[in-house]
Amino acid sequence: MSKIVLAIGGNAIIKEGQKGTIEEQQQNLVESAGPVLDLMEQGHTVVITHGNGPQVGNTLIRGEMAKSVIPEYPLHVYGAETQGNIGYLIQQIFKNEMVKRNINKTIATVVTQSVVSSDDPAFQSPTKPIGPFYSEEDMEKIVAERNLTFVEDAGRGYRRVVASPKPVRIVEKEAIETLLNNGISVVSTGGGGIPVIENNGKLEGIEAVIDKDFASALLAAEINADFLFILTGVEQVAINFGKPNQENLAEMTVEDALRYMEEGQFPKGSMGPKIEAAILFLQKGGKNVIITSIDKLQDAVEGKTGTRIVQ
Ligand SMILES: Nc1ncnc2c1ncn2[C@@H]1O[C@H](COP(=O)(O)OP(=O)(O)O)[C@@H](O)[C@H]1O
Ligand SMILES: NC(=O)OP(=O)(O)O
Repeated sequence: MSKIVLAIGGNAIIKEGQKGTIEEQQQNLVESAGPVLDLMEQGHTVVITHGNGPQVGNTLIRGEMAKSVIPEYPLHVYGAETQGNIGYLIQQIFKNEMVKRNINKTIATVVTQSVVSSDDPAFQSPTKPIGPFYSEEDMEKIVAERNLTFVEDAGRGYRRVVASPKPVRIVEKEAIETLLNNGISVVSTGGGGIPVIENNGKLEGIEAVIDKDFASALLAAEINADFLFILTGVEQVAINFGKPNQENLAEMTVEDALRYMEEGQFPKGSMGPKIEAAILFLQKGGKNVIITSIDKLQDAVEGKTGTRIVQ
């Protein structure tokens, strides 16, 4: 049986066009639970990591709008809030589905910190899209009033961006491994982990949102996972994505991936980080990394679909 890390995109939990109500997120998670429970039923050890881009941006706005009555919190605390919030939804929905299917397993969320370097150049240039999508007109109104940075996000509208340093260490790695070794399925490293720096040996939260694909790759390598599945909105990675000559790829070497990246085939705010994360996993000794959609997970485990990135 295999140890499998499943990285679920934040945009799978709040889908395009949805506002992000709890009911919407619950429904999306019910849909995601089936294929993951299939793997648990087959005896695989499963770690679920998840994005938090939409949720952490919404939490930030909530804090900003309420600041005349209650204190605002730093972004890393909002990151922690989203781990608790999303972890709770996953635990409850998965447990309910397990009971229905007679799967006798426990699932638990680990609040996870990811160490980043305070010198990471990412602190000087924000790239991570968070929160809702805005029209160009609405975005321009906000920019005229406030010193915020936005980017166009993969043809879906404009989103606010924040710094996204690279994770270098998962603080709670031992806790995660202990749970896994005791047969408990784990939700961890949500939103890439809460960003912290080490200052004279002490951990301190820092204003950023880490890319969950990089953090998932790091976690997967650190716990010696057999498989890393990066689950997103497409069954396969493509070149010429969205164009009449789109070509879906079943396999891609690191060399090809780097060349396609140079050609601009994988945008920075969407597919780019997933490809880089896949490469990171392989560079750290990982063997199997596949990008696919959650509904195709079982087929991808059986090698029938998805895009496998290889050395
Ligand atoms: N070359 C490509 N091949 C496949 N999908 C691509 C490509 N370039 C951009 N995309 C888009 O990127 C999306 C994945 O990025 P995103 O939605 O930001 O990730 P997440 O699932 O982690 O929220 C895909 O669903 C697809 O719409
Ligand atoms: N933190 C993070 O990478 O979230 P998304 O997957 O939602 O962008």
